[in-house]
Amino acid sequence: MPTKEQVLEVLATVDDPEIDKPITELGMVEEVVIEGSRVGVKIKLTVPGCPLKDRITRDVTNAVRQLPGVDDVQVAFGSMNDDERSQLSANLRAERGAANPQMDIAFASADSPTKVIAVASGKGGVGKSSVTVNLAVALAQQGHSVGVLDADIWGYSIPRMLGVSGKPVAFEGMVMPLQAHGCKVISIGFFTDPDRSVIWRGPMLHRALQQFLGDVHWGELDFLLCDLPPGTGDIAISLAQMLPNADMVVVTTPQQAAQKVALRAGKATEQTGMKVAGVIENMATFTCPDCGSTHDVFGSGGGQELADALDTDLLGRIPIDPRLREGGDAGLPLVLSNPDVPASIAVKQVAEQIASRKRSIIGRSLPLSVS
Ligand SMILES: Nc1ncnc2c1ncn2[C@@H]1O[C@H](COP(=O)(O)OP(=O)(O)OP(=O)(O)O)[C@@H](O)[C@H]1O
Repeated sequence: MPTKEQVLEVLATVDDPEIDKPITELGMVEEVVIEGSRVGVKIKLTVPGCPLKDRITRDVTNAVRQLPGVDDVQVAFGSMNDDERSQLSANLRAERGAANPQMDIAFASADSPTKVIAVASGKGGVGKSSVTVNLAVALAQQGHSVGVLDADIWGYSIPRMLGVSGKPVAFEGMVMPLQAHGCKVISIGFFTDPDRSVIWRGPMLHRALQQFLGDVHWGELDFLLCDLPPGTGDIAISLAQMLPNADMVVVTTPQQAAQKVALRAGKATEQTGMKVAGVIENMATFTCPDCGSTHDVFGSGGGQELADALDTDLLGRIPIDPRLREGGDAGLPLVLSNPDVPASIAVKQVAEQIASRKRSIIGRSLPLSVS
């Protein structure tokens, strides 16, 4: 017969799927009852009717079943009371080091381990959102913890492209992001009626972004990818103000006209203080699947020209691939559905470059001297 300590020990290996921390640490294990080979566990959910009940039941059952002498595991649920929820929320905020819980953005602190990457473009339709989701999933596949913030408030498309929908759970002013293909995701699309347009202007956009950055429990992220709206509008300025350490990656098509507009988006960083970390050329050469001939449908060379003009690197050239669009429409990014095609390989190489740059600054001593 297992002991209560043994049961608690295995329960410590079960994470709450939304908060990403052991249920024992979060105070979610209310009761453990052992009767011979039968073990009953009562879990206190953060909010009643939590949509992830089934997942928690499965994870708790699998963990406790591993113990020798256990034949049957019963999982029951209750929910935290207001005091317990407030305490949990205060603990989570304190952990993030938020001095002013309502306004503080942990990513903004100089010692934040998270690299924030704003994905920008000059004009719409160049594939900025497609690049964001594929890059996010590629980084997650490479073992990084990744968040995706859909900052394209008016024209959000990240939920569809990642195949995720639903209402995020909120408690005590904290919002739990949804999960898709190994990434945590927040989009205005989770909070609005899909058939109604969002017509917010500057201050509302600023506030929405502030909440997405400050009130969402992102946990410990290696990367937060922010899909910006096209152009150089209010959101890009707000993001730069809130996250002065963020880097910008500019997506362009190879054609001159797109590259010129993208240059303006990239140059705007000179005024906002963000750094341009590189350029990604999307919709580069198309290779005919039947005859193998190649076509520069949108011209060529724009990505390199833009990188030169912004004095940064061309991180990659992603070819046109109709399966990338199909994957976006189906909620299954190309790097997952067709990981070995040239467009996926190009995205994965960009992800590796971005990750290796992050590694290169970790542990590097700062150029400070004592005088
Ligand atoms: N490399 C590619 N090959 C084929 N289709 C692509 C590629 N990149 C993007 N697309 C398709 O082009 C269309 C526009 O892409 P996407 O929505 O990602 O652009 P965007 O720049 O984010 O647009 P907006 O700023 O207007 O939201 C989509 O239908 C997408 O599936």
